[in-house]
Amino acid sequence: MRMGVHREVRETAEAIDTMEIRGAAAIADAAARALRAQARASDADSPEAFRGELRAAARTLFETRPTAVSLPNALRYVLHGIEGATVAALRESVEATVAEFCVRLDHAQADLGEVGANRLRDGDVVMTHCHSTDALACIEVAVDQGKELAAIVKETRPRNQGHITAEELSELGVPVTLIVDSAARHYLNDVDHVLVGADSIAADGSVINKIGTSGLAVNARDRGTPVMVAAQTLKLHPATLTGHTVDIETRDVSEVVDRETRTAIGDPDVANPAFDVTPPRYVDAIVTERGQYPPESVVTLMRELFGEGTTRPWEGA
Ligand SMILES: O=P(O)(O)OC[C@H]1O[C@H](OP(=O)(O)O)[C@H](O)[C@@H]1O
Repeated sequence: MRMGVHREVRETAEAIDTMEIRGAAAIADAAARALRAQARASDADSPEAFRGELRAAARTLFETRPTAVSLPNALRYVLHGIEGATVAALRESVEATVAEFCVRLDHAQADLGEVGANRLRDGDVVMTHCHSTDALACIEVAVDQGKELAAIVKETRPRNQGHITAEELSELGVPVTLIVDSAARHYLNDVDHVLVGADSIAADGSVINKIGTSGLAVNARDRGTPVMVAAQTLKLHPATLTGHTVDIETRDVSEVVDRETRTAIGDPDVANPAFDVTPPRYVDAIVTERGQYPPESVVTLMRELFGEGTTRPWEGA
């Protein structure tokens, strides 16, 4: 009997779905490791059966959250990177490919941090939205370079990932002022950079990131505050090269208001989109491990990395 999708894959998918594992880079890392767990546990008796198991595992992981393209990009990297004529050779190839992927992920973030840190000067105040390890890497390198920074951190309703950012910046020794999301414009005059991450970058340079990013970027432009997006190339969305749009995840309304409160206030409709799209004209720079790009020229990098587009991760694998 075929083994099917391994328990660790299902648990990882569940953890991504419930956002116990969250953040585009962390999701990619967890998905690659889950494919490795599938490969390690496989009792497939033929290379085709082995590949079939990996494809099924990839689908299970893919179906969790739709917006962060790092997830399909990670799955594609592993599924299309493996080779071997026997199950044993394929299994070894998965080990090597996942190890290589995880190292590349770490290096990309570190290299991106160096680029982003060059944009930050001693004494700068940075405003953040949500929690992005790519964005924090820029601040960490700047702090290591001896620059003194301060941060205004938006709490980022409904899930308050700004609290994680506040904690991690405090650990870096960066003084933090935590604000409610609606106070952002009030503080923009005191801010030298808006610094955010990304879940996906589209071919036209649009940035798909946590809901509230686009309003923040528009306000920043109005105040003349530069907006910097820290996004390693794993966040480039290849399907947008061929006209596809990025799905915006809608999450459960219970994240916004609990049942009891909702009933008490007359049971209104509640909406909870998790991401929004910031048009390229509101973004000053996209900082990647390959250097910084004006959003309009990110498409050249995308073509270089992906050609004219890609299929879904398991197709042709
Ligand atoms: O890859 P890193 O930079 O860590 O995170 C990138 C983005 O992922 C997060 O989404 P969520 O919290 O998973 O919904 C935020 O939108 C953040 O900007």
